[in-house]
Amino acid sequence: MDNTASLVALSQAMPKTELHLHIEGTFEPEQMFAIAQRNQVALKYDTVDALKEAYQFTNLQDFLDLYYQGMSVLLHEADFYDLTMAYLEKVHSENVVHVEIFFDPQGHTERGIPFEVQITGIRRALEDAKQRWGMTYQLIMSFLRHLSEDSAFQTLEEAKPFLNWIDGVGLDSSEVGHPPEKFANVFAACRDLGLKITAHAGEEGPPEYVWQALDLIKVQRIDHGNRALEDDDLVAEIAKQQLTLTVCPLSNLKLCVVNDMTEHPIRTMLKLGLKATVNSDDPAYFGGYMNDNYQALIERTQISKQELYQLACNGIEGSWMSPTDKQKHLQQIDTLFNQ
Ligand code: HPA
Ligand SMILES: [Zn+2]
Repeated sequence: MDNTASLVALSQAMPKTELHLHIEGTFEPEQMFAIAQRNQVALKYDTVDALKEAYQFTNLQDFLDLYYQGMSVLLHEADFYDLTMAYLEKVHSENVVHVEIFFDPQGHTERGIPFEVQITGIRRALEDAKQRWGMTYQLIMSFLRHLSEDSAFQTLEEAKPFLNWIDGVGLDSSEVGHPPEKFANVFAACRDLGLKITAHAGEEGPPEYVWQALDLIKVQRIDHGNRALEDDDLVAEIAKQQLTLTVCPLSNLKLCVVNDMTEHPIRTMLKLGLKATVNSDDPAYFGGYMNDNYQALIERTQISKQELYQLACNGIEGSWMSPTDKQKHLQQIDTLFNQ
């Protein structure tokens, strides 16, 4: 095997974590049409192919417009279960051993779907995957940043009966024009409740937004973080705090955050001492799950075996799994890379 093929094989075999995944972004067109039909709701596209053809984005907002349309066919607990289980089956087949998934409660409550319906279906699938395969998980609810902080507070109220099912809180949707400072108070309330904190920052937004995520939201992780590289002091601070970046290569390509995969900054991040990880973001929309993301990096950025090892370990270390599980998976990675 040549080096590229052997690294791809290694990336497929190694135990992986997914730390940046929107469950609504795993909605494959075929499943979307099936659930739409089951629920007797109309989609804007006549066929699966017509929908797939629309997946050509020039920026984040282009994608979000379709993403919110797609999720609007989810009505019942079973819909959320089926969506989540299809994703978990897929990544289980790719040796993903631990998932930390976002859901967007406001994307559903705004349409009249109660918080309880959403979280019950998602959690039931996560629990089934745990029973079946020993897959561990964390569940993260995300606030939609294009909505108000009041709406985020309202969502936090709705979440309160389910807090023992919720591990963390995130911030997603349209970044530019909606800086983290807009949500400083609601994240303070979340921290007081003992929730872990992460936020999308520096995907399209400037380094200033990443500073705000650190200083005002007090994130324990940064989702994306690409534009942090424009500010040396910020890079130094992220390295000092040992914050994990949940980087999403195929997402970055599809949303034109990078022009070409050969220009992806993940190796630069590693060289700068940043704890970059590989994740799939919205795999049904961006053309690939975990293994595809690794394969694209290996084939297009000349990643070394040492860098692949670092990415794998960063994924375990930057996750919110138990210390015992971390040790177990780090040992498995060591064994695999030393064969
Ligand atoms: O990549 C993303 N960025 C911001 N919001 C999102 N919501 C789903 N995916 C994304
Ligand atoms: Zn995301």
